[in-house]
Amino acid sequence: MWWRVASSRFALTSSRSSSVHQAAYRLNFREFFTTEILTWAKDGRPSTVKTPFVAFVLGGPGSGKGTQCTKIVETFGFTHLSAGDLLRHAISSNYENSAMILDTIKEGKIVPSEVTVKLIQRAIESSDNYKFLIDGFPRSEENRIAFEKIIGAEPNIVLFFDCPEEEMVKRVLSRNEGRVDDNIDTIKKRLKVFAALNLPVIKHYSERGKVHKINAVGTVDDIFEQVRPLFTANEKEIE
Ligand SMILES: Nc1ncnc2c1ncn2[C@@H]1O[C@H](COP(=O)(O)OP(=O)(O)O)[C@@H](O)[C@H]1O
Ligand SMILES: Nc1ccn([C@H]2C[C@H](O)[C@@H](COP(=O)(O)OP(=O)(O)O)O2)c(=O)n1
Ligand SMILES: [Mg+2]
Repeated sequence: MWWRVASSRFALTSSRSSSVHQAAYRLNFREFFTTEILTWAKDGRPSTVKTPFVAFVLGGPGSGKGTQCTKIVETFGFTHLSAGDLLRHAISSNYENSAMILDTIKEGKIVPSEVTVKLIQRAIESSDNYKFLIDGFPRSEENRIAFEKIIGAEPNIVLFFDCPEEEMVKRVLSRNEGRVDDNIDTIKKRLKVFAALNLPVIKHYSERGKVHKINAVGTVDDIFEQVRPLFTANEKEIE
């Protein structure tokens, strides 16, 4: 796996009574993702538990990523980090680069990776959870490489919601969330960008045996019945 055993420095500075989460907070971000966390059981013996669990959630625009993430959160207690939501929040809160982010989203293009990874990094750092759904990311090889470089981690699993283009277009055009990119011109561009930039990422993780392809056509509940076993199968690793 991608984490290392905790350093003795950390072991010595940890309080026996601290919870795993508190212990994790004393590590810096990269250490949190590259370190197996050492804590103490009630009998005073050291034990290693609760390493972060990361699922990347991929699929074309309108394939149902966000909808299924909501169900995974309700059922399995993950923290949902949508890259698109983080970028939209950055725009509405006038975060640095907000004009550039807005233009890029309107154009259906991909925001530079350092901006998006920074937002994801902050969201993870401010969460007290250790299991994360990262939705709509990585959307390009550049995104993927930046995440691995900055965060120092690989996903445990990758979900790929496979949906025909006509269905994705239909869903996006009736999404009704007031998004600047939910129009026919932008969706056409986004579908091209998805094929050119995101499919290679899916191929990359596929070759590493991490991708779970889900047929994204059907009712929300039917689709979730394909998703559920992926998390129950990993329950030991997650918990
Ligand atoms: N299985 C489904 N069948 C029909 N519509 C769906 C389904 N899943 C999601 N939707 C709807 O399609 C739109 C896009 O879904 P969303 O979860 O936002 O997709 P994504 O995050 O992949 O763009 C939303 O309006 C959502 O309510
Ligand atoms: N990794 C990412 C994710 C989203 N973006 C930008 C570009 C995308 O077209 C928009 C919207 O992404 P979002 O994941 O919310 O879109 P969908 O839910 O797939 O419709 O945000 C990005 O630049 N980089
Ligand atoms: Mg979404």
